[in-house]
Amino acid sequence: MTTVVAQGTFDLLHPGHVHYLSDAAAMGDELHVIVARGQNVTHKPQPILPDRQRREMVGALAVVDEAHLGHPDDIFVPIERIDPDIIALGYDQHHDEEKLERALDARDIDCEVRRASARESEAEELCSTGRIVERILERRS
Ligand SMILES: Cc1cc2nc3c(=O)[nH]c(=O)nc-3n(C[C@H](O)[C@H](O)[C@H](O)COP(=O)(O)O)c2cc1C
Ligand SMILES: Nc1ncnc2c1ncn2[C@@H]1O[C@H](COP(=O)(O)OP(=O)(O)OP(=O)(O)O)[C@@H](O)[C@H]1O
Repeated sequence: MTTVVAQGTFDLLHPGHVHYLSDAAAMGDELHVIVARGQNVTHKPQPILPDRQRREMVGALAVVDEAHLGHPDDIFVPIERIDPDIIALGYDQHHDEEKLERALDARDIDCEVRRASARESEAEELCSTGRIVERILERRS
Protein backbone atom coordinates (compact mmCIF):
# COMPACT_ATOMS: atom_id res chain seq x y z
CA MET A 1 0.00 0.00 0.00
CA THR A 2 1.70 3.21 -1.21
CA THR A 3 0.32 6.47 0.16
CA VAL A 4 0.90 9.66 -1.82
CA VAL A 5 0.47 13.27 -0.68
CA ALA A 6 -0.13 16.20 -3.04
CA GLN A 7 -0.68 19.77 -1.92
CA GLY A 8 -1.54 23.22 -3.22
CA THR A 9 -4.01 26.08 -3.07
CA PHE A 10 -6.56 24.71 -5.60
CA ASP A 11 -8.47 27.97 -5.97
CA LEU A 12 -10.94 27.88 -8.92
CA LEU A 13 -10.31 24.31 -10.09
CA HIS A 14 -9.12 23.73 -13.68
CA PRO A 15 -7.74 20.81 -15.75
CA GLY A 16 -4.14 21.56 -14.65
CA HIS A 17 -5.18 20.66 -11.10
CA VAL A 18 -6.87 17.45 -12.33
CA HIS A 19 -3.71 16.53 -14.25
CA TYR A 20 -1.45 17.11 -11.21
CA LEU A 21 -3.71 15.09 -8.91
CA SER A 22 -4.16 12.26 -11.46
CA ASP A 23 -0.39 12.09 -11.93
CA ALA A 24 0.13 12.02 -8.15
CA ALA A 25 -2.58 9.33 -7.72
CA ALA A 26 -0.82 7.16 -10.34
CA MET A 27 2.34 7.15 -8.17
CA GLY A 28 0.65 4.98 -5.51
CA ASP A 29 -2.53 3.39 -4.18
CA GLU A 30 -4.05 6.14 -2.06
CA LEU A 31 -3.96 9.91 -2.63
CA HIS A 32 -4.25 12.43 0.20
CA VAL A 33 -4.31 16.13 -0.67
CA ILE A 34 -3.34 18.93 1.72
CA VAL A 35 -5.13 22.15 0.79
CA ALA A 36 -3.10 25.20 1.84
CA ARG A 37 -4.75 27.62 4.26
CA GLY A 38 -5.32 31.03 2.69
CA GLN A 39 -3.27 32.66 5.45
CA ASN A 40 -0.24 30.60 4.33
CA VAL A 41 -0.50 31.53 0.65
CA THR A 42 1.99 34.38 0.66
CA HIS A 43 3.80 33.93 -2.68
CA LYS A 44 0.83 34.99 -4.84
CA PRO A 45 -2.51 36.79 -4.36
CA GLN A 46 -4.78 35.39 -1.65
CA PRO A 47 -7.23 32.72 -2.86
CA ILE A 48 -10.72 33.89 -3.86
CA LEU A 49 -12.49 30.89 -2.31
CA PRO A 50 -12.56 30.07 1.42
CA ASP A 51 -10.42 27.24 2.83
CA ARG A 52 -13.32 24.84 3.47
CA GLN A 53 -14.81 25.34 0.01
CA ARG A 54 -11.46 24.56 -1.68
CA ARG A 55 -11.04 21.45 0.47
CA GLU A 56 -14.57 20.25 -0.34
CA MET A 57 -14.06 20.61 -4.11
CA VAL A 58 -10.69 18.81 -4.10
CA GLY A 59 -12.19 16.03 -1.96
CA ALA A 60 -14.97 15.54 -4.54
CA LEU A 61 -12.51 14.64 -7.34
CA ALA A 62 -12.54 10.93 -8.25
CA VAL A 63 -8.75 10.51 -8.03
CA VAL A 64 -8.60 11.93 -4.47
CA ASP A 65 -9.10 9.58 -1.53
CA GLU A 66 -9.04 12.29 1.12
CA ALA A 67 -8.58 16.07 1.15
CA HIS A 68 -7.29 17.72 4.33
CA LEU A 69 -7.14 21.37 5.25
CA GLY A 70 -3.51 22.24 5.98
CA HIS A 71 -2.16 23.07 9.43
CA PRO A 72 -2.09 26.81 10.17
CA ASP A 73 1.52 26.91 11.48
CA ASP A 74 3.44 23.71 10.82
CA ILE A 75 3.27 21.99 7.40
CA PHE A 76 4.76 18.78 8.86
CA VAL A 77 1.85 18.12 11.26
CA PRO A 78 -0.50 16.74 8.54
CA ILE A 79 2.44 14.86 6.95
CA GLU A 80 3.22 13.12 10.26
CA ARG A 81 -0.45 12.17 10.61
CA ILE A 82 -0.88 10.86 7.03
CA ASP A 83 2.59 9.21 7.03
CA PRO A 84 2.98 9.12 3.21
CA ASP A 85 5.50 7.11 1.20
CA ILE A 86 5.68 9.81 -1.48
CA ILE A 87 5.17 13.59 -1.57
CA ALA A 88 4.34 14.61 -5.15
CA LEU A 89 5.20 18.26 -5.82
CA GLY A 90 3.48 20.09 -8.69
CA TYR A 91 5.63 20.62 -11.80
CA ASP A 92 6.04 24.37 -11.11
CA GLN A 93 5.83 24.50 -7.33
CA HIS A 94 8.40 26.74 -5.70
CA HIS A 95 9.42 24.22 -3.01
CA ASP A 96 13.07 23.09 -3.07
CA GLU A 97 13.06 19.28 -3.27
CA GLU A 98 16.40 18.78 -1.48
CA LYS A 99 15.50 21.22 1.31
CA LEU A 100 12.18 19.44 1.80
CA GLU A 101 13.94 16.03 1.90
CA ARG A 102 16.38 17.34 4.54
CA ALA A 103 13.50 18.71 6.66
CA LEU A 104 11.71 15.33 6.41
CA ASP A 105 14.93 13.52 7.44
CA ALA A 106 15.37 15.88 10.41
CA ARG A 107 11.91 14.84 11.62
CA ASP A 108 12.56 11.14 10.98
CA ILE A 109 9.86 11.01 8.28
CA ASP A 110 10.80 8.34 5.74
CA CYS A 111 9.29 9.69 2.55
CA GLU A 112 10.37 10.21 -1.05
CA VAL A 113 9.85 13.58 -2.83
CA ARG A 114 8.87 13.48 -6.52
CA ARG A 115 7.71 15.97 -9.16
CA ALA A 116 4.49 15.58 -11.15
CA SER A 117 4.52 16.39 -14.86
CA ALA A 118 3.04 19.47 -16.57
CA ARG A 119 -0.13 19.27 -18.62
CA GLU A 120 0.09 20.31 -22.24
CA SER A 121 -2.73 22.82 -22.59
CA GLU A 122 -4.64 23.48 -25.76
CA ALA A 123 -4.54 27.05 -27.05
CA GLU A 124 -7.94 28.17 -25.73
CA GLU A 125 -7.55 26.52 -22.30
CA LEU A 126 -6.93 28.50 -19.13
CA CYS A 127 -4.92 26.14 -16.92
CA SER A 128 -3.96 28.68 -14.27
CA THR A 129 -6.07 30.18 -11.51
CA GLY A 130 -4.24 33.50 -11.94
CA ARG A 131 -5.10 33.56 -15.67
CA ILE A 132 -8.76 32.69 -14.99
CA VAL A 133 -9.00 35.64 -12.59
CA GLU A 134 -7.33 37.95 -15.16
CA ARG A 135 -9.82 36.82 -17.83
CA ILE A 136 -12.77 37.50 -15.49
CA LEU A 137 -11.43 40.97 -14.72
CA GLU A 138 -10.95 41.72 -18.45
CA ARG A 139 -14.40 40.52 -19.42
CA ARG A 140 -16.42 41.93 -16.51
CA SER A 141 -14.79 45.29 -16.00
C1 LIG B 1 4.92 18.91 2.04
C2 LIG B 1 4.04 20.12 2.12
C3 LIG B 1 3.09 20.21 3.11
C4 LIG B 1 2.27 21.33 3.19
N1 LIG B 1 1.39 21.42 4.23
C5 LIG B 1 0.69 22.57 4.40
C6 LIG B 1 -0.13 22.75 5.56
O1 LIG B 1 -0.23 21.92 6.45
N2 LIG B 1 -0.81 23.94 5.66
C7 LIG B 1 -0.77 24.91 4.70
O2 LIG B 1 -1.43 25.93 4.86
N3 LIG B 1 0.01 24.76 3.60
C8 LIG B 1 0.73 23.63 3.43
N4 LIG B 1 1.54 23.48 2.34
C9 LIG B 1 1.40 24.45 1.22
C10 LIG B 1 2.43 25.57 1.19
O3 LIG B 1 2.47 26.12 2.41
C11 LIG B 1 2.11 26.61 0.07
O4 LIG B 1 1.16 27.50 0.52
C12 LIG B 1 1.64 25.93 -1.18
O5 LIG B 1 2.79 25.44 -1.78
C13 LIG B 1 0.87 26.78 -2.16
O6 LIG B 1 0.82 26.01 -3.34
P1 LIG B 1 0.59 26.52 -4.82
O7 LIG B 1 1.43 27.72 -5.09
O8 LIG B 1 0.99 25.36 -5.62
O9 LIG B 1 -0.87 26.82 -4.91
C14 LIG B 1 2.39 22.39 2.24
C15 LIG B 1 3.38 22.30 1.25
C16 LIG B 1 4.21 21.19 1.19
C17 LIG B 1 5.27 21.11 0.12
N1 LIG C 1 -1.27 23.14 -16.30
C1 LIG C 1 -0.85 22.44 -15.26
N2 LIG C 1 -0.23 21.24 -15.43
C2 LIG C 1 0.15 20.50 -14.38
N3 LIG C 1 0.00 20.88 -13.09
C3 LIG C 1 -0.60 22.06 -12.86
C4 LIG C 1 -1.07 22.90 -13.91
N4 LIG C 1 -1.62 23.99 -13.36
C5 LIG C 1 -1.50 23.85 -12.01
N5 LIG C 1 -0.90 22.69 -11.72
C6 LIG C 1 -0.52 22.21 -10.41
O1 LIG C 1 -1.61 22.27 -9.51
C7 LIG C 1 -1.10 22.59 -8.21
C8 LIG C 1 -1.90 23.59 -7.54
O2 LIG C 1 -1.98 24.66 -8.40
P1 LIG C 1 -2.32 26.09 -7.85
O3 LIG C 1 -3.41 25.99 -6.88
O4 LIG C 1 -1.08 26.80 -7.53
O5 LIG C 1 -3.00 26.66 -9.16
P2 LIG C 1 -2.47 27.47 -10.36
O6 LIG C 1 -3.61 27.44 -11.27
O7 LIG C 1 -1.14 26.98 -10.84
O8 LIG C 1 -2.33 28.94 -9.68
P3 LIG C 1 -1.73 30.29 -10.23
O9 LIG C 1 -1.95 30.35 -11.71
O10 LIG C 1 -2.55 31.32 -9.49
O11 LIG C 1 -0.29 30.25 -9.82
C9 LIG C 1 0.34 23.07 -8.41
O12 LIG C 1 1.16 22.08 -7.90
C10 LIG C 1 0.54 23.14 -9.87
O13 LIG C 1 1.83 22.69 -10.24
